[in-house]
Amino acid sequence: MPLLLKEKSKLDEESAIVVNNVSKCYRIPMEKKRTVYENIIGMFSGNKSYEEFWALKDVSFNIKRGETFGVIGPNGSGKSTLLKMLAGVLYPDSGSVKVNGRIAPFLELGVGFQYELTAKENIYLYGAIMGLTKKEVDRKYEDILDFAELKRFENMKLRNFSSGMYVRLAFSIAIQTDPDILLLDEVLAVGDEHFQKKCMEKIEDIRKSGKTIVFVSHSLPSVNSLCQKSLLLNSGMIVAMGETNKVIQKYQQMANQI
Ligand SMILES: Nc1ncnc2c1ncn2[C@@H]1O[C@H](COP(=O)(O)OP(=O)(O)OP(=O)(O)O)[C@@H](O)[C@H]1O
Repeated sequence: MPLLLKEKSKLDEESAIVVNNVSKCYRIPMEKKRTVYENIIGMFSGNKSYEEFWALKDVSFNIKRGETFGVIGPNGSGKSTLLKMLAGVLYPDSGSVKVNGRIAPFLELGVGFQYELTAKENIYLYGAIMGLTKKEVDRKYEDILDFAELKRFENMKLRNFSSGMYVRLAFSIAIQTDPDILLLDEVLAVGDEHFQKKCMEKIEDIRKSGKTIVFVSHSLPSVNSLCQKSLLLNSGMIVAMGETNKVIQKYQQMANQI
């Protein structure tokens, strides 16, 4: 879960995020080998070919300050790629992403944390990356551990955390750093029911406080209850965008056609 500090860009005051004609291409290694011999030789030859895969194609949208914006779509449609681009973890091959304000991404599991460091060390590390002073992290430290319910484990290395503990810590850090924009990718996917409920309540509080939230989820009821506007991705392209209930309807129609 990398936490990045973004410079204020020259956007109109109303906009939190402006994405213009963004495309992202991944290079996928292609090796057509039929025999064990060819496979073994291939390991050493370095003679690889690549296929281009466009994870996002010409995506444009605008998120206003204070909006809670949903991103939905089937597996592999490009949602996480888009969020990583908003976070500055990935760069588009073409187009532009502009972000107005301090952004705290809560990205997919495994992104950003240092497994060989303890929970405590990771909290201080990310506080620093978010531009907080040590004193500020000191002040927030107990709240982070309290919300995550991980006080007992503060000195444990992250490599010994369960995926649920990891998510709780990541989410707790993201919200306690008081960002202008919160990026949430599948925050509800791993935590247990108790923590999911707590997360939803917290997200609702943050929404009410006027912060901008980008919420990626497969939970359509959660997207519906939180987000005024949403966008539906399919094969890296925007299929629908606008009022969340209409976008969800479109998604359901699309799923029924498959
Ligand atoms: N580093 C990478 N290299 C190659 N292909 C990638 C890479 N990261 C993602 N992809 C591909 O890009 C496509 C979009 O992936 P992405 O993770 O953005 O989808 P998603 O909508 O978030 O999916 P899910 O709902 O399963 O989380 C997928 O086909 C994925 O395999």
